[in-house]
Amino acid sequence: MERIGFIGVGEISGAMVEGLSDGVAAPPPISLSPRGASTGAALAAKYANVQVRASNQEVADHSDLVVIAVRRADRHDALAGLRIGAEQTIVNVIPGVSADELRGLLGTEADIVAAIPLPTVRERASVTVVYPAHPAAEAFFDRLGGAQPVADATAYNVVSALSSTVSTYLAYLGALADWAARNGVPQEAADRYVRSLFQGVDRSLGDESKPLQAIASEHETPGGSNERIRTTWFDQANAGALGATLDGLLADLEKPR
Ligand SMILES: NC(=O)C1=CN([C@@H]2O[C@H](COP(=O)(O)OP(=O)(O)OC[C@H]3O[C@@H](n4cnc5c(N)ncnc54)[C@H](OP(=O)(O)O)[C@@H]3O)[C@@H](O)[C@H]2O)C=CC1
Repeated sequence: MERIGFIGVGEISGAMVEGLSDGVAAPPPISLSPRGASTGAALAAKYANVQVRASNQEVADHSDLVVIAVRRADRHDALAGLRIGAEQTIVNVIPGVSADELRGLLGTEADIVAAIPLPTVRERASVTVVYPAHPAAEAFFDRLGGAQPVADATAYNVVSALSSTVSTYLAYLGALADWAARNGVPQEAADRYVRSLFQGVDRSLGDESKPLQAIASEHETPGGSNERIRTTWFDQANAGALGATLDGLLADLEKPR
């Protein structure tokens, strides 16, 4: 069975290790880097297929597929001098770090595949975008809910920019609950109401026969209060600012470094 290694054991690697291991009859052997020690120790204690190695090189030496999941600023420290053979596969989840840059850093002939896993890989509940298409990387993410290759680097960067909007969405929900609390609804009740409201709405996203804007229209009565908030708050200026922010992020992701 293909052996998996993780360089950088934080939030997203933890989610991938859980998704690969939790309740799985034949999980792959997994090696973890020593950094991210508390997460690594907890995962190794929980799953018999998971082992923390003494160095990043040991992780590479015990893996057919190596996932690189450190923060962008830590890539030089984590990768300098690391030897990864041509027969191995590298999955890079650091946004804005190109295959060319990684190849230069590692001096490797290995295939390098970029991927955008979401935290819900933990429950094997999300599809992971990969670029370019690659059988081993797709087989890896198939174990975590599915893989979706995209056609070119621009499409990959656009999807990467979209995936960066999640905390804003969640902070928006938090701001709604906080507003309710400021207006006399107990914070706990406000939180519970906002969670249940949007969990219900998010389920309507499952109907892929309807365009997103059509689903939005279904949630609003002409002249009603949903329409009032959308047109007075999420007006052209606000929608334009969102587009401009995404354009800026995309330009940064595409900039050669
Ligand atoms: N969180 C997410 O939802 C997603 C994150 N990503 C990307 O994945 C990467 C990791 O994100 P995330 O898991 O959230 O970040 P975390 O900060 O949670 O984890 C990063 C891990 O890297 C470790 N690390 C730092 N330096 C080294 C090194 N020299 N060698 C080995 N490991 C090292 C850190 O260890 P220590 O704790 O010891 O400092 C830490 O455990 C980022 O580039 C992020 O942009 C991509 C998709 C989704």
